[in-house]
Order: sequence, then structure tokens, then C-alpha cells
Amino acid sequence: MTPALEIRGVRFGYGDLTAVWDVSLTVPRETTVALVGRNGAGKTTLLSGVAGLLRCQSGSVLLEGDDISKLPAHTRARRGLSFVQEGKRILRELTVRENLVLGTFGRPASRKDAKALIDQMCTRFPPLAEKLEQPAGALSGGQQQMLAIAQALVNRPSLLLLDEPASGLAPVVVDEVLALVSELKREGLAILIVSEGGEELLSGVADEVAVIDQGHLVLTAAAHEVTAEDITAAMGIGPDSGTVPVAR
Ligand SMILES: Nc1ncnc2c1ncn2[C@@H]1O[C@H](COP(=O)(O)OP(=O)(O)OP(=O)(O)O)[C@@H](O)[C@H]1O
Repeated sequence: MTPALEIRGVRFGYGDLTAVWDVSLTVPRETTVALVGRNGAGKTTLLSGVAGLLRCQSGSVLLEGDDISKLPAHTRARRGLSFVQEGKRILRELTVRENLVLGTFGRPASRKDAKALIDQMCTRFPPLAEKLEQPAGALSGGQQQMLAIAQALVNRPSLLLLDEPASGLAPVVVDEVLALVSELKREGLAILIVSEGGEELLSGVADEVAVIDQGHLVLTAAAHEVTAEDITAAMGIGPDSGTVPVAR
């Protein structure tokens, strides 16, 4: 079956700086792939490039078999790619409802369909339903992350890119976010989730793991076939480095 996402030998960077070198990675349908790596390894750059926020210096990106490498970000969104950027990219001054409505603009929906999609999110995320007419900035950190994910879901994606969705959240909220990721996977979504640590592995959310270091993909494996030590070693984190290792 054609994979949800196929990344073939891509390079992405900023001006003269190349931050991701010749990376190839596949995300099969209904599969969650965790992309892990140290600070500055190139995780966000790779996701931003796949989403179309950075120009492809070389290589190609295929969404459900179609080459989207040259398409602008908004067209990729319309094709079913949703990107939740790190740091809760919601509009704090707008209400929760308005943020959700914005999410429906990626793939044009009739007013009736857009309303149905927002109703679905209210059922899925009761705390958002309760605060639908309040400014998004009034939500807790965890609820803002839920809103960011809900905003991505109303785009009816076939591929969801999640950049460190658990970052800065209380442990109980991290568990909620990871439970949601598992649920979305069960519902058939393909997910590429970035993590600096190993939360996704810990909770068994990821089916596959890809490790990136200094812009190079250094390990890809089925999650059940690698140990925490394999991953830590691939990340270039030694036992004496002082960096918290990936836990399992
Ligand atoms: N806007 C930018 N302009 C120039 N260089 C950048 C920019 N963003 C990132 N970089 C550089 O690109 C490299 C990869 O950064 P990137 O943010 O992709 O890493 P990361 O693995 O996501 O790290 P983190 O976990 O800290 O977010 C780093 O050397 C970083 O300094």
C-alpha cells in the first residue's frame, strides 16, 4: 500500500546552512513514527520542510504517493497534511471556536460541514466545548495543546505532524496527549511525532522510531526491536554526558 508519507533524500536548511542532510524516512498508513534526537539535531527542521515551510534543497516528499515537494504549505494542508508546531500555535486573542473555524480553512468545507467538524471536536475534547466562546489564551497549557491538535484535526488530515506535543506540560497532561495520539492512530491516522526524550516509546505509542543526529538519520527501527540504550547511543548521548537518557 502506498505509504502516507515518503521522504526521499531531502535536504532542508536556512540560507547557506543545511540542517537536515539526505534524510529518507517512510511513515506507513495507520502508523506512528517517533522522530527523536538531541537539541538542535534537526527534528523541527525536518517537520517544517515536510510541511512546506522550508524549501526542499534536494530530494522529494511524497504524500500518499504524490510528490508535494514543490507545493506551498497551504496546498499541502489542503491535500491532508496537518502540522502542529511546537509551542501551541493558537491565536490567544481569538475564542476557542474561532481558532477551530480557522482550522477548517485549510481544506475548504461548507459552513454545515465546518460546524459538524467543530461539534465533533467539542465531543472529543469536552474542556474545549465548555470554553468555546472564551479567548483561547484563557485555556490551561494542556488545553491549549488540545486546541492546537483539534485545530489540526478539523483539517481532516491523512498525515499529522506533531512537534514535541508534550513539551512543557505537566506529566498528567503528557499522558492525556499521548493517549490521544494512540487513539488517533487507532482511528487510522498516520503520525510523525517529534520528541526530544522518549515519552512516546515509554507509553508504547510509537510503532517505529527514527533517530536523527546532527541532521543525519542514524537509526530507524520498529519500536519493539530497539532498546532505550540503542536509541540513546544513536542520539550520541553517552552515559556520562549529563543528558537525560531515553527511558522505556
Ligand atoms: N530559523 C533558523 N535559522 C537558522 N538556523 C536555524 C533555524 N532554526 C534552526 N536552526 C538550526 O538548525 C539546526 C537544527 O535545528 P532544529 O530546530 O531543527 O533542531 P531540533 O532537533 O528540532 O531541536 P530542538 O529540540 O531544540 O527543537 C540547529 O543547528 C539550529 O541552530
